[in-house]
Amino acid sequence: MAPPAGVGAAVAGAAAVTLLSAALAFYGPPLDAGAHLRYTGAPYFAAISALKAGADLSHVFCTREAAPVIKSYSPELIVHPVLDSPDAVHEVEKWLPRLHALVVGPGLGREDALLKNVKGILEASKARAIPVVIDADGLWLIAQQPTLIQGYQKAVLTPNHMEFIRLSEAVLRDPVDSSDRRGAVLRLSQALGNVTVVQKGEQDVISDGEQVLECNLQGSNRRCGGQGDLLSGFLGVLVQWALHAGPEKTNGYGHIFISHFEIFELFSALSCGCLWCVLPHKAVQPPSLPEYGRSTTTSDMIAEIGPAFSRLFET
Ligand SMILES: NC(=O)C1=CN([C@@H]2O[C@H](COP(=O)(O)OP(=O)(O)OC[C@H]3O[C@@H](n4cnc5c(N)ncnc54)[C@H](O)[C@@H]3O)[C@@H](O)[C@H]2O)[C@@H](O)CC1
Ligand SMILES: Nc1ncnc2c1ncn2[C@@H]1O[C@H](COP(=O)(O)OP(=O)(O)OP(=O)(O)O)[C@@H](O)[C@H]1O
Ligand SMILES: [Mg+2]
Repeated sequence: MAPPAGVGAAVAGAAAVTLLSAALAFYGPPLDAGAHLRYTGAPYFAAISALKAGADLSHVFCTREAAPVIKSYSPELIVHPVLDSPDAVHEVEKWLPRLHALVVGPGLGREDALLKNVKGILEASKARAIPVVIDADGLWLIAQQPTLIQGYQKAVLTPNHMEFIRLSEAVLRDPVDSSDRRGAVLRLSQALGNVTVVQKGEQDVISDGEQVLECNLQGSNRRCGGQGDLLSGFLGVLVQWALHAGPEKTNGYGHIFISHFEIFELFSALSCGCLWCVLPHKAVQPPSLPEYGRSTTTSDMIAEIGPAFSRLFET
């Protein structure tokens, strides 16, 4: 089934942003020195996934040193070597009017200087009501300063197993009850003021603080480095898409999370699960990639995003 015109147009017009990191010498021994060069794959995966999902442009804001590396992976990405510059916040802020969603965290690292810049960029994005997807080291920042995202319902957090524990314990000041994943995700979302939380794992658990849904469709047979990054880039587009669809197309619901599920119904494509995890899942399901099997990597999945999307939405 084809996307309704308005929704399809929103995807076509969406732009996603990925932030990376840098090492700044004058802040003393950095916590995670060199992460910006070690993890150049992560922002690439997120940014290319946004393009494959339908964004017309995908910008990557990264450190000066990381920029040529990331650009060399793909001429399709627009790469800004500004994140470690003294006026990084201003350098990114001037692009915000052109951007529809921000993906923060893949490959960012945890150095104070970088996190400080990202904090400024997040605040500027919130002031413009830009939707943000926060993943990986962006979640490290939120664990240190949960107020940064408190009550911002245009945010989606996508923690993996460890990131969830870290974030949850920082916010709730209680050990996570691992026997009750649904309850744990619900409580974290509520404590953050109904920010959408997508806890990744063999099954993805999603909550907006009111409802909890679980995506347990058969998908990847394992974790492979980078598939979480794909998810965050993809989500950047979908969040914009859901918000653009608006309450008139989402039965009056305001939350991104609910909006997505209403969009699912519009597409008549799914009976359960979440679009953002279904697509990567579908991408690695037979018969799409039977030849890869256990050797499936994130790069193999990228090639399958388009065909998976078509399969999901064909009439
Ligand atoms: N090719 C690349 O450049 C990649 C870079 N990455 C970046 O690497 C940095 C660190 O990310 P990490 O994900 O290592 O974060 P963390 O340093 O918080 O480590 C998470 C840990 O949790 C473990 N874990 C995850 N799911 C688990 C489960 N279900 N059960 C038990 N253990 C589980 C992982 O193996 C990992 O050791 C981030 O900047 C991230 O974006 C990753 O995104 C992977 C790909
Ligand atoms: N044990 C598993 N078996 C099958 N699929 C999994 C498993 N764990 C995660 N996944 C799939 O991988 C997606 C990303 O989750 P994962 O835990 O790998 O995130 P991540 O650690 O952030 O990834 P990345 O390596 O990109 O940082 C999940 O949404 C889910 O679809
Ligand atoms: Mg990750």
